[in-house]
Amino acid sequence: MGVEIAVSGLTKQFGSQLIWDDVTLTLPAGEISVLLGPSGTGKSVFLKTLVGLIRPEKGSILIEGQDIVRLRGDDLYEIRKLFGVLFQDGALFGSMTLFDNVAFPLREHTRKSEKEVAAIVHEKMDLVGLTGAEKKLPGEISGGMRKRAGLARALVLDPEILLIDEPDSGLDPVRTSYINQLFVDLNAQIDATFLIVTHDINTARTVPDNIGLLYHKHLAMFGPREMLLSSEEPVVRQFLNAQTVGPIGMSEEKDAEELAAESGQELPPLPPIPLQLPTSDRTPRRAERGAGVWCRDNGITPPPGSFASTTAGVPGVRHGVGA
Ligand SMILES: Nc1ncnc2c1ncn2[C@@H]1O[C@H](COP(=O)(O)OP(=O)(O)OP(=O)(O)O)[C@@H](O)[C@H]1O
Repeated sequence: MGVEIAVSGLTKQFGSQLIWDDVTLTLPAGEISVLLGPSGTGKSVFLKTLVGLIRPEKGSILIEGQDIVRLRGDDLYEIRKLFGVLFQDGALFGSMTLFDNVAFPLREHTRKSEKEVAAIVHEKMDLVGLTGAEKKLPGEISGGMRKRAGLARALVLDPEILLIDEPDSGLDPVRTSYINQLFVDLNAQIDATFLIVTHDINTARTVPDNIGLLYHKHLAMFGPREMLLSSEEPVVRQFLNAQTVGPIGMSEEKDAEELAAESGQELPPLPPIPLQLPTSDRTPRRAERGAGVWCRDNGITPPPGSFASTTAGVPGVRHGVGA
C-alpha cells in the first residue's frame, strides 16, 4: 500500500540562504500528492532532501519508523531502495539504449540474471507504453518518450515511493495529459506513494489526492485537493487560479505599494472545482473519496458549478499511453 512519509519541522539553509523553514506534512501512503510553489522556493531541494541527497539543518523525515535525516552509510543506502525518482529530463545515459538505461538500476543494485533483468525491463517498458522502443537511444526519441523511459527506470526496483520532478516541463498539453493519465493509472496498479512537483495548474487541480504549496520560505498549506481548491487563503487562491491579483509578485512577494494599489480590486470568484482525473479503465483510484465528500464533511460550500461533468477539466484521454 505504499508507505507514509511524515515530515516534521524540516528546515534547509545553504550558507546564509534560508530555503524553507519548519516544513511539516504527512504524505499519506499510496496517495498522489502534488507540490507547488513559485520558482526557486525549493521544491527540487525538498525532493532531494526526502531521498537523503540533501541534509536539512533541522527536522525529521520518518519512513517506516526510520528517520532518513539521521541515517548514514548502508542504512541510508538501504532505505533509498524504497524510492524511485524521475528527474526533470529523465536523466538518461545518452550513449545507452532505452533497454540498457531501464536495466541499469537492476544491474547495479541486484544480482538478477540477464534473463530476469530482461523480463522486468520489458514489463516496465510495457507499463509506460514503450514496448518496441527498447533499442532506441535517448537522442532518437521525443521528450515525452524520454520522460516515460525515465519513469520505467524509476519503476524497475518496485519503489514504495515515487518522486517526480516537473514531469510536464517541455511537454505539449496533449503529452502532459498522457503522462498525467499514466500516473493515475500507475498509482491504481502499483503500491506506491507519489509526490509530483509541477507548475502545471491543470495537473495540480485534477491529478492529486493532496496538494502542498511552498511560498516565501515556508509551507503555506498542505491537505486534500478539495481543501486547497476551495481555500480563500490569498496565496493559495492566487496560485491555484494563476492570477496576478494577490500577494505573489513577479519576484516572489509584492511590496506594500503594489499591494496598496490592488486594495480596491475585487478578486475574481473561485472557479468550480473540477472532477478528479479517473483511471483510464474507470477502476477506482487508490484513494478514491468521491467528488465533494471532503467539502461536505468539512462544511465547506464549493464554488458554484463544482464537480459537474461539463466543468470537469478532465482531459479527453482515456485509452493507453501513446505519447
Ligand atoms: N546544492 C545547492 N547549493 C546551494 N544552493 C542550492 C543548491 N541546490 C539548490 N540551491 C538553491 O536553492 C533554491 C531553491 O532551488 P530549487 O531548484 O529547489 O527551486 P524550485 O522551487 O525547484 O525551482 P523551479 O520551480 O524554478 O524548478 C535556489 O535558490 C537554488 O539556487
